[in-house]
Amino acid sequence: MRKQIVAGNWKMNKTLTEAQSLTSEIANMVADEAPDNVQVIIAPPYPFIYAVQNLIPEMGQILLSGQNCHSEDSGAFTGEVSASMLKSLGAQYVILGHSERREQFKETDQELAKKVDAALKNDLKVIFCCGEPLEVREANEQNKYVTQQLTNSLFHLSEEAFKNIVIAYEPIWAIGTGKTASSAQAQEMHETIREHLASKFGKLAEETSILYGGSCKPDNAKELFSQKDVDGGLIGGASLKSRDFTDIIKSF
Ligand SMILES: O=C(CO)COP(=O)(O)O
Repeated sequence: MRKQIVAGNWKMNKTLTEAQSLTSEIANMVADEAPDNVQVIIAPPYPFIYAVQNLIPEMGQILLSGQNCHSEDSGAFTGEVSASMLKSLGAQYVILGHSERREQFKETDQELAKKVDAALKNDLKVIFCCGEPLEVREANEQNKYVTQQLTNSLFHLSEEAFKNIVIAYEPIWAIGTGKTASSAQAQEMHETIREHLASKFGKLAEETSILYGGSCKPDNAKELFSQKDVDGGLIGGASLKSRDFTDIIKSF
């Protein structure tokens, strides 16, 4: 049985006190309302990870994630944060390869492969993002584009290492735009991703959680999550509101 996951990517939002309030609200709502079998993950900005850690219950239904990390453990990289630092703050996951990192910070597939290695070496699980821009979708080249991203950054891993990878498919044209991929478009791509992963990692692909991201909201989550190969969501805007985020968690 694949793990069902709803992860909230807070991006560069909130002050410390706002982050603490949001975490407490989510913790209370999840305790009261969320189905036990859904793994909830929140990814606050780096400076808040440690401060919100003691606001989530120890049972582990809510886990913490970084939004990025550097590929080196330490050194002269002003402004950067390493996987070992995230681990020491209490994070269990890190998001890598988000399209905002790829586009704005020019992260390449090759660099992401190194970041994946750094995260796994430090016992972090990885939420690895992939997804095509609008012009690629319009040219109907999305399957080739996304599978190539996966090959380039993940196919060097051993099967043992790959067990720690969660995939997030985030079509760039759907992120923060209010445009969602239709459930059929999401299912088609998730199936393509799973088949591609199976070509390298065999049966493990059946165990890999593949999340959908891109304008996932309370009113479309149920339809998206009901698709055979959609195992949850990576949520941006709606993860900043405890009510919306919890309603998405309840959509399985
Ligand atoms: O980028 C996303 C999550 O990582 C999706 O963002 P939105 O849910 O705001 O579209």
